[in-house]
Amino acid sequence: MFRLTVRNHIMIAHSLPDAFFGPAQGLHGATLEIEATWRRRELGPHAVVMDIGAASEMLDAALEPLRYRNLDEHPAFEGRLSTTEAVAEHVARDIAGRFDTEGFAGLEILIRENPDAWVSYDLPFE
Ligand SMILES: Nc1nc2c(c(=O)[nH]1)N=C([C@H](O)[C@H](O)COP(=O)(O)OP(=O)(O)OP(=O)(O)O)CN2
Repeated sequence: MFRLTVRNHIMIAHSLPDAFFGPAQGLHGATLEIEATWRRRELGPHAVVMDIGAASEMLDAALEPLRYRNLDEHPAFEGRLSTTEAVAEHVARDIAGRFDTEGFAGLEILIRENPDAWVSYDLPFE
């Protein structure tokens, strides 16, 4: 399996209004470091998984609507908790809508909350 990963980051604000989250029920900020990984079993016609510039642009385009936003007010998270897991799924599905998934095995979004904690969401295409 071949993999290509690009990285970017965003600053967001949000609250997680459920007693499960303790102090994070209140409005707080976070800097999320986000890695997007495209997977292919076989390389494409140019012997790459994907052009690195194209991958970076797709990740940036998916993150731009979230950057510096209060996710409590973002339509993508209306009626649901904007956990890091939910953000990862949202970013994966956004990126998946930006390219032809033919020939790709999957796309993984990994988000680091801090150096010691991260989550990921894997979107298979086959
Ligand atoms: N699985 C997840 N757990 C938590 C998330 C999340 O998105 N996914 N988010 C948060 C908070 O938003 C925040 O990032 C951290 O909150 P905090 O309570 O300060 O931190 P911890 O849970 O690490 O520590 P405690 O020991 O519970 O204070 C929280 N969890």
